[in-house]
Amino acid sequence: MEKLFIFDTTLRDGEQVPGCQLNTIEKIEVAKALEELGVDVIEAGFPVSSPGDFNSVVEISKAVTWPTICALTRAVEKDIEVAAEALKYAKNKRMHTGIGTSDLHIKYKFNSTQEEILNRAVAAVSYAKKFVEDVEFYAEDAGRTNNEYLAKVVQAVVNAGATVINIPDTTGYCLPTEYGEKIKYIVEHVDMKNAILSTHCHQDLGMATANSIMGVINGARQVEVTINGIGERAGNTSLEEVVMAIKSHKELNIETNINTQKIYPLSKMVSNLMNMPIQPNKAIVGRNAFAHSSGIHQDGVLKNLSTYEIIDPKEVGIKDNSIVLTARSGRHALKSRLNLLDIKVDADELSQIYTKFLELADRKKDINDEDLLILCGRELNSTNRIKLEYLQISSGKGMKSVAVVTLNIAGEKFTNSSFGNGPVDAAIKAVREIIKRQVTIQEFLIQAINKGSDDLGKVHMQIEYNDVVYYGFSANTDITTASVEAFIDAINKIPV
Ligand SMILES: CC(=O)SCCNC(=O)CCNC(=O)[C@H](O)C(C)(C)COP(=O)(O)OP(=O)(O)OC[C@H]1O[C@@H](n2cnc3c(N)ncnc32)[C@H](O)[C@@H]1OP(=O)(O)O
Ligand SMILES: CC(C)C(=O)C(=O)O
Repeated sequence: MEKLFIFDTTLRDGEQVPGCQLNTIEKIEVAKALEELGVDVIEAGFPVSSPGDFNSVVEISKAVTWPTICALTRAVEKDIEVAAEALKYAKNKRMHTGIGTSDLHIKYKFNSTQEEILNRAVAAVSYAKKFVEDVEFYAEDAGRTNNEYLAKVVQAVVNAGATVINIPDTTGYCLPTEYGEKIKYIVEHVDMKNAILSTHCHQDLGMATANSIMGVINGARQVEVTINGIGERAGNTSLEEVVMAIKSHKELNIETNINTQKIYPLSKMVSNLMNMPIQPNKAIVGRNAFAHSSGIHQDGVLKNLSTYEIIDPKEVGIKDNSIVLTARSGRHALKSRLNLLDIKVDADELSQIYTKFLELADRKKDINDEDLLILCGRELNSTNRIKLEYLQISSGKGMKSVAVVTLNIAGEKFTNSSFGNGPVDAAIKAVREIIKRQVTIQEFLIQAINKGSDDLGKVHMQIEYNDVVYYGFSANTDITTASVEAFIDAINKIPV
């Protein structure tokens, strides 16, 4: 097996996303998690860009032990000097310098010529080599750079001592075949000495993962990726997609150092810290990536997981696949869930329950265990029936939020009040003090269903209790009510 190096740029390209900026402590938290995940290189920032970014590179260098810490620069001496200073404490360090090589960049960004740009590229690599041994060169907009000129630049920077050559499809323009041929062209026309080629693909046309894999198939031995695919504009190649594609296709004879079971927890961490929700259908880490909601699929999965699952969710750190009961579910899935609830039914009873189930599912979309128990006419376990009866909130600018909550638990009423840093926090705290279970909220997503200030707020909540994950959902025009109900919906699923 040949090794594919994983270069993570969540903290540099990922952090360029508006609203995703992290403070130094948060960046250290992500960097340490990336180290545990097993990435080979962490691009920690662009030190010349601000004192905060400089400081983050310094602190990440101190905190991380074995992955190489990389700092980005332009082909500018000052950038290189500042990056060298920021990398002072890194045990393994790399400088990532480069310049735009496409005609568009040469003409409009630099008002320059191919020859002058080639000289600046070589000068930058030579200057960076004075400070660090490991110098990566990026040919920005290589995706739209003429292959002949690109190969000439690559040869020149390899001769100047570059150890890794990054071929970015900066604008996400290339087709997979085109990008693969570009990498092949360089492999065939450049004496790479000991240097390796790297991919850095963007998602503007949704082809970042395909392009990266084509790069690898054609000879690249490093991929630049981010957790959840975050990054400039439509994003970068996502780490989880490339790693799992490589792992799933053993015939490629390529391996990475990634401990894939850490993927999902890290994806959640990045999403939470960066306030960047993961789209539910995101490959590998989306809420629905391993959820089966239609009857034919559910039937297949219940008979044998491999009918509709190419990856065991546990391999990426997801505790189990989930069968979501919806109006698209069939009798097999319904019966399986009833069995789990210890409800045994014969074929006639199943048909009757199924008819009622479909009526409810058309109205309610997501059918939970409590709904099923009601459909089956079963008495619910008394401590498992928590309902929100009353919620009063005082909140606004310049005042502390306070919530008064009344819960009905198996017919008995409990009232409590609490302060919080906002209305949702106050209300959830008030509920927590009543129910007293030590649950952690792992995901909390509020989305408007349509448009307008009168819209319904849809809330998905994921909580963990005793190492098991439970999902809650609610929708309401009052988002605080929806949030509390989603929390309670999840708690109601915890077996008593
Ligand atoms: C494709 C990528 O993702 S590259 C990384 C993008 N990340 C960032 O830009 C974030 C950090 N950037 C910054 O903080 C700032 O833009 C800085 C500190 C780098 C530069 O700030 P300023 O000096 O004010 O320049 P400004 O950003 O306005 O313009 C960029 C300048 O760099 C030049 N430049 C751009 N890329 C390169 C490069 N790779 N090598 C050399 N010069 C470059 C531009 O031509 C322009 O120069 P000019 O002033 O002679 O026209
Ligand atoms: C700086 C380079 C590697 C980059 O981010 C890009 O070209 O997209």
